[in-house]
Amino acid sequence: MSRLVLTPLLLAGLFRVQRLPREDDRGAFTRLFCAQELASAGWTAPVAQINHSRNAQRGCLRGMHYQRPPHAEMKLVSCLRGAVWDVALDLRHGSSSFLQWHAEFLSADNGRALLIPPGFAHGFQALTDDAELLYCHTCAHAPAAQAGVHPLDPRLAIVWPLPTGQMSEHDAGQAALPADFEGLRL
Ligand SMILES: Cc1cn([C@H]2C[C@H](O)[C@@H](COP(=O)(O)OP(=O)(O)O[C@H]3O[C@H](C)C(=O)[C@H](O)[C@H]3O)O2)c(=O)[nH]c1=O
Repeated sequence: MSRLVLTPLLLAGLFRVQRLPREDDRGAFTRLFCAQELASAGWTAPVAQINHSRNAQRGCLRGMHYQRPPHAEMKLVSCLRGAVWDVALDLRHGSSSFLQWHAEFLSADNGRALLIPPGFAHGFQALTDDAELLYCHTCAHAPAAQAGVHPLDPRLAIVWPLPTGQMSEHDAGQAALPADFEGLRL
């Protein structure tokens, strides 16, 4: 039976999720989400929203986005086409890894996904043209609770593999993290 293999990462609560397809001469059947298997990684809420991101050009940079409490959410980010450099940034108040980030190479070929707990900002850079992501969220989109951090903020020193390509005006115009930012109280 197709299943998901979870690997805890250095930033507490962050997991790599490895999809194990079941292949045969017709093709493959792959599990993308399983509440029972993901419960051990803290996914205990129903899926509130599933989103699809299509990125036409290699180098496109989206993020770093999060929803403020009480709309802070868990996300499962899966790459279904092409490849992306996927980054999760710890913004949790009091976290031993506060302002640290983790990057994961997600691709349709490697079948990896990133499970991101509440209190993290998320962003990615497309490493191929036509890179597509599927997002599962535990909270619905709450525009009034949307917040972000500039993906090129020197204080965060996030490493992006490619020169910066397309960015939304919103993302490009995001302010640097305030010096007195104490983190998200969840
Ligand atoms: C997130 C979201 C957006 N929208 C609307 C709002 C805009 O009119 C349009 C594009 O939104 P945005 O430019 O915020 O899309 P991205 O830049 O891809 O943002 C996403 O990518 C980053 C990396 C993430 O981690 C978030 O899941 C999400 O913020 O879709 C919706 O209707 N529902 C939604 O859930």
